[in-house]
Amino acid sequence: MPEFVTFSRNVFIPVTNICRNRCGYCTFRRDPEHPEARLMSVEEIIPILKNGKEAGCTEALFVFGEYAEEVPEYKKELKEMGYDSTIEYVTELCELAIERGLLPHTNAGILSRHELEMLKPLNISMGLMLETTAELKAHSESPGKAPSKRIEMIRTAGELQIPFTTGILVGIGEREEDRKNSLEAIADIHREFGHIQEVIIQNFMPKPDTPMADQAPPKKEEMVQAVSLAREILPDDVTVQVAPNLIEPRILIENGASDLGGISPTTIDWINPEAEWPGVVELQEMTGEIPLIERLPIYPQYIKKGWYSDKLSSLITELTDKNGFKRKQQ
Ligand SMILES: O=c1nc2n(C[C@H](O)[C@H](O)[C@H](O)CO)c3cc(O)ccc3cc-2c(=O)[nH]1
Ligand SMILES: C[C@H]1O[C@@H](n2cnc3c(N)ncnc32)[C@H](O)[C@@H]1O
Ligand code: MET
Ligand code: SF4
Repeated sequence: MPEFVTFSRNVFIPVTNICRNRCGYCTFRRDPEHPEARLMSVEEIIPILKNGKEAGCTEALFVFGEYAEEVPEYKKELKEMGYDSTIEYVTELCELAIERGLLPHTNAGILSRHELEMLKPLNISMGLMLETTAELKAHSESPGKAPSKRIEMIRTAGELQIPFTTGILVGIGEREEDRKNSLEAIADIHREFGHIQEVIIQNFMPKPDTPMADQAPPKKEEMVQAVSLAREILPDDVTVQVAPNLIEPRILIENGASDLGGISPTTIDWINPEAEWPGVVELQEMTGEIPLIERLPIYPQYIKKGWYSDKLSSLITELTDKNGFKRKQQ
């Protein structure tokens, strides 16, 4: 049993749902001609940041479809907003978040070394799910889900000393052996670079009107097994995260999970919009006698190592307590 369980408070900003990939399980993505295809403007994003800060959030989670720039309609819209590239826009959004007292965590899918270098000074941590090392039908129309590409980017983030969140998606057609391989790949990368702060063991949630709508979600026992396997394979300084809006976490905590990820008091989970966030009181009920501690989107050991830029240091000082967790508000 862990000594304590952690979570963070974030605002989820789905910057664009235009995406070059077509994952079989995803409802976040929209075709460019779809009426709900969008690229959020600065004017839309600012009030979300403000509300989040007022509600006590510490993290701005920026999520994107992958390389939307490969879609001409999107490129045109971006240009009309005054930006030459997505990455230029993301840096601007990160600045806006920092100015309003929130620490940026960007998950934009695959990014190049140059793009990661641009984002490092403005992000307290970044994320990319490995998903799986197996070649699966779910990813047959998603060039960006090629395991080699994902591994390469996670390694590059390590070379750049970016505190990193990755993970596996469970129940998308992979075998137990594949989960083992995926977790071993993550463990190897961490042993080389030391930057993986957490690994999400995310259960696939079937969504209507997707190619995988009729595929059953993973059974509870499979999730228990995947979490145990993760705890066994990953080095001790890598935390195992599960999503409390997607699965009842207690038994997973008993088997090696000790983080419940970002929950949001003001925004929905745009990837799993049907799954409402539990509140902090509910989280404490889920964890029972185990103390629940609010963390920041950077784990204490990376604060100690100073793996963040000068741009973020005053915010870190403002938000952390002496142990590197979230400072209690007066
Ligand atoms: O609300 C969500 N947050 C998701 N998050 C947010 C995450 O829980 C927190 O941002 C991190 O724990 C950092 O505090 C992700 C972050 C990543 O880097 C990679 C994948 C995810 C996946 C989700 C998700 O499905 N839903
Ligand atoms: C941000 C992360 O969200 C996850 N993701 C995308 N679609 C689903 C789904 N239907 N169920 C669970 N997780 C999903 C993927 O792992 C992606 O990388
Ligand atoms: N599109 C990115 C990926 O799948 C970011 C999260 S999914 C909405 O990696
Ligand atoms: S999961 Fe991410 S990469 Fe896959 S289709 Fe959805 S938005 Fe695109």
